[in-house]
Amino acid sequence: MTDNSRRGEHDPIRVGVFGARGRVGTQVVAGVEAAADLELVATVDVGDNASDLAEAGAEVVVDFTHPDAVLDNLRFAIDNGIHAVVGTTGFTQQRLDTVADWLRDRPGLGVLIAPNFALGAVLAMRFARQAARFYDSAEVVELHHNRKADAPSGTAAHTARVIAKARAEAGLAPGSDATTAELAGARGADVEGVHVHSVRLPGLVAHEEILFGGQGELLTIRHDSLDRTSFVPGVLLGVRAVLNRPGLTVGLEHVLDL
Ligand SMILES: NC(=O)C1=CN([C@@H]2O[C@H](COP(=O)(O)OP(=O)(O)OC[C@H]3O[C@@H](n4cnc5c(N)ncnc54)[C@H](OP(=O)(O)O)[C@@H]3O)[C@@H](O)[C@H]2O)C=CC1
Ligand SMILES: O=C(O)C1=N[C@H](C(=O)O)C[C@H](O)C1
Repeated sequence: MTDNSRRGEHDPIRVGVFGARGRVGTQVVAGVEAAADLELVATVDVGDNASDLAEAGAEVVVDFTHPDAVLDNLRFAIDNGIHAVVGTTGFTQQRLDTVADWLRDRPGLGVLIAPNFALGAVLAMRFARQAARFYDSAEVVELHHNRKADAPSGTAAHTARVIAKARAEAGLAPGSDATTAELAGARGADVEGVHVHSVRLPGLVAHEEILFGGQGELLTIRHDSLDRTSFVPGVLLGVRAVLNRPGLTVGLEHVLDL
């Protein structure tokens, strides 16, 4: 296990990256290398050995891998006393509970999991929460590159849950919908009563529209990640913050004090 407690106040934070050769991992590696207060000490991708991270003395590991891989990576990090910042999707409530359980035995250790590290996407979700109680209906459309493994996106699923919760707290029933005949999937996925539609096309990066409909008006909140550097500032904020956030934090909004 790594002893992270010996770093001096002005020493750089020692960072490792899981998924370092992936689309986002590549940008995270570049971002860490460019930050004066961070030091990239190890990178791990398929075929590499996770133990490199512990041997290099990583204090924080960033994970952008695959929903099938991320829990094993987190188990490794927690077992080795390494804080984690996770962008990989696929976190159901059950998976989050598992991670929280693992952390209970490791006081002082922090894990930050965020469905989206782009600052605008975090703000869009917050604006959606504010808007939700004022409209009869809401639907989410997410648009991504065609190499994406999961649908709907983690961000869209999270956005839908945020809207559903805000509507329920305001005592609103699900939005009215007269559809009685439909081709399977035509109305999208139902996430806690909020319909989510997924588009996959080459040329897209990561985009989300949150649509609210009310009497004679529409509100559309849209966010576009135009390239994957958009995720890097949020990831680096997370790396700096997680050292002082023991336990499980879900969502970058907590780090931003939104
Ligand atoms: N929260 C956020 O802000 C964002 C989240 N994401 C999410 O991040 C994840 C990765 O996205 P993206 O970078 O586009 O995907 P990529 O497929 O481009 O990158 C993932 C990388 O991780 C590697 N990998 C897979 N399994 C392991 C493992 N066990 N250990 C180490 N490396 C592994 C892959 O190798 P190989 O290709 O050989 O399988 C690949 O190089 C997805 O879940 C995506 O939805 C993406 C963007 C932003
Ligand atoms: O796979 C992606 O690309 C992205 N994944 C995350 C998600 O599923 O929400 C974040 C962002 O949308 C990009």
